Amino acid sequence: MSANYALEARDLSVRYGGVTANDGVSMHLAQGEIRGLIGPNGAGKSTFIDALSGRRAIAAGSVHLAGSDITALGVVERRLLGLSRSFQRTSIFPGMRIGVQMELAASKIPDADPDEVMRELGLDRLAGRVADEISYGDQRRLDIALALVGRPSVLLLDEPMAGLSVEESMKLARHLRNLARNWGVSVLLVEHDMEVVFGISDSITVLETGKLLAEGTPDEVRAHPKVREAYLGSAA
Ligand SMILES: Nc1ncnc2c1ncn2[C@@H]1O[C@H](COP(=O)(O)OP(=O)(O)OP(=O)(O)O)[C@@H](O)[C@H]1O
Repeated sequence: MSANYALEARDLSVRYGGVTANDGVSMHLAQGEIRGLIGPNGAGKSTFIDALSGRRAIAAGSVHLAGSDITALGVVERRLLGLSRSFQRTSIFPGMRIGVQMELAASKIPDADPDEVMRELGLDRLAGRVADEISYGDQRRLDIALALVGRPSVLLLDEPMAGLSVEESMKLARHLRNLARNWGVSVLLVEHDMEVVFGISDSITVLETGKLLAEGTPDEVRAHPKVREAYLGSAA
């Protein structure tokens, strides 16, 4: 079955000393699927993204990319195979022009075309500007653009809408939907804005204290009694 999934995590566990941050979590992403990953603070969402990307060592379980076991591979190897993540502006060099940053990222990946990524994310008109002179919303899109160089098959996003206005969030959400549809990119999205997550996602995984609490379509998750009780409250 796993060959059908762009990305699959099987029984993933991650520990920080005595704290079990992910406890046997399984999840899969189909090609072109956007999956929201939600849960209360400390549920283990960022840890899960770190473990999938290879940034955090796992205690147990395995990670599979297009059916291949990549558990033993590091961040760079996973990125070259098509598993990418954004880094919330930490990858942006403030004084460097957008076009140059994109070319730099592309120089590390065979056959990468930075211009098509800039066009897809509407950044082409900003190619000559330096990063700290563009708006915050454009900076966030630059961060995602850097992660998309080389057309990865999977994109992991940890709170890409944080700090954005409603309008900017909507714009970014539209870009993500287009990426999934036009490029077939699979997206795992950690996001606290429930309106965005439920609006954009094909499926949703809910974590609580490191464990899988629920998963399904947005409607299924919204209706799930445990989710309502633990996280969304009666307003959901
Ligand atoms: N570097 C670390 N060292 C020790 N414990 C950590 C570390 N990072 C996270 N934790 C703990 O692991 C658990 C999961 O944290 P994690 O940041 O993955 O949760 P999260 O769901 O992303 O939370 P948030 O929504 O607040 O970002 C928490 O109990 C947290 O305190």
